[in-house]
Amino acid sequence: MIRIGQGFDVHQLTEGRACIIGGVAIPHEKGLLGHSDADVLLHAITDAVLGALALGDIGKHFPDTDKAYKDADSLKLLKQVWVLAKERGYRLGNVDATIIAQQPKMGPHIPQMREIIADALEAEIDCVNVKATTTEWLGFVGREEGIAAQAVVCLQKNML
Ligand SMILES: Nc1ccn([C@@H]2O[C@H](COP(=O)(O)O)[C@@H](O)[C@H]2O)c(=O)n1
Ligand SMILES: C[C@@]1(CO)OP(=O)(O)OP(=O)(O)OC[C@H]1O
Repeated sequence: MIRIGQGFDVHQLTEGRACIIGGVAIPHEKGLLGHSDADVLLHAITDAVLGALALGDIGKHFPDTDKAYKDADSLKLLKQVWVLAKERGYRLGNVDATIIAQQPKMGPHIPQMREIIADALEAEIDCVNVKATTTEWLGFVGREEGIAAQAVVCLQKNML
């Protein structure tokens, strides 16, 4: 059996915050604003896993009104959601994700992001693809006001 999910997230870029994307702290003059660590890529992947499981979204499981998730490590949130997939008998088929950012350059950090995501989803690294694109200076991404990410996840399980 195969289930597909998709996720999309946006966080504002602001001074005085860390720029954590895909579990990697990226050196940059601005960082991402959020209730949690605002890891826009891991949030999109978390939503894609939840979507494949028909279990709602990240805000339903980890409300931004709950102090427990203030400055939360988004990798821990993804790992908690992955437990829900495993409990239902799923393993990762593959994940494909795109970071939409004018700056900073993601390319040098993508190998480490893939390792972190593959570890969280207990999969081989060749099941995890991360891409990046600018918006050619257009829109809020192009003005460097925010960063977006989208992800598609395929989950698989063997049926008797
Ligand atoms: N934040 C980003 C954006 C893009 N890249 C890499 O640059 C390539 C060209 O981007 P365009 O938006 O001009 O198509 C893209 O394919 C990525 O490899 C990046 O590393 N970081
Ligand atoms: C992760 C949560 C919880 O800390 O907060 P944010 O960092 O604001 O992120 P968002 O993408 O709005 O998702 C849901 C939230 O409930």
